[in-house]
Amino acid sequence: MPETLIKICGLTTPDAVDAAVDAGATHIGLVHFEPSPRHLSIGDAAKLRARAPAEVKVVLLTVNMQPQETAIALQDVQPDVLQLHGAETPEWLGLLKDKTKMEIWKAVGVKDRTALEKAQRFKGSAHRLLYDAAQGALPGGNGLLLDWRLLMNYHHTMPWGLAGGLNAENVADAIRYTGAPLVDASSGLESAPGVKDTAKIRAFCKAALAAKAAA
Ligand SMILES: O=C(O)c1ccccc1NCC(=O)[C@H](O)[C@H](O)COP(=O)(O)O
Repeated sequence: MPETLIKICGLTTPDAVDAAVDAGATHIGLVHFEPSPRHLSIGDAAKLRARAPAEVKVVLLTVNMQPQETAIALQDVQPDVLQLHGAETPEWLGLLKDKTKMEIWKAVGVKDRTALEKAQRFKGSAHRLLYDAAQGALPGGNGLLLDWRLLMNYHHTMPWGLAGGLNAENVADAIRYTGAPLVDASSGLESAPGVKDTAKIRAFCKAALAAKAAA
């Protein structure tokens, strides 16, 4: 049985990175988007990146970032994965995939079956789709659930992950209902916007790992 991939997103401190790594996260997310309470400068993202052990993949999140700025961010942070959360096109993703040779993920807001079908246009240009809630004040990290029923019995033709409002209390159900190979959580693991709670990180990872073991 393949392992459950666990991404803990929006980490901003060394303690939170250490907690995620110790708890069994396979991916940690660093947000570079100024309006977000989880925003990190490129310099701070690079410092946290350096803290992650080689077996944990570092995901840099950006939103509609310009090519030159993207090149600088990738050079300085050296992430394993670039997660794009805006209106980036399949063409742009394809270019990034070819030029950088790194993993490229596209986050898509899913509000109905049409949105799910439309997301498939990234096949070939993204390595993974991350399905997230469609509404909210920010492009991500809003703590809102998407309708899991849309993903039940859906025939996935590319690697994917589930995000949106996940926490330690609901992640087992999320895995059971959708069969998600990767679960991603951010605001549900916080004590205040942008402030990760290490106990919630540990509880989330424990619940996700237990759900997979029971499957
Ligand atoms: O987390 C943010 O603040 C954020 C800002 C801008 C773009 C993306 C952002 N987060 C992306 C993520 O991958 C989150 O983990 C995902 O949206 C789930 O968030 P949540 O519903 O809070 O668990």
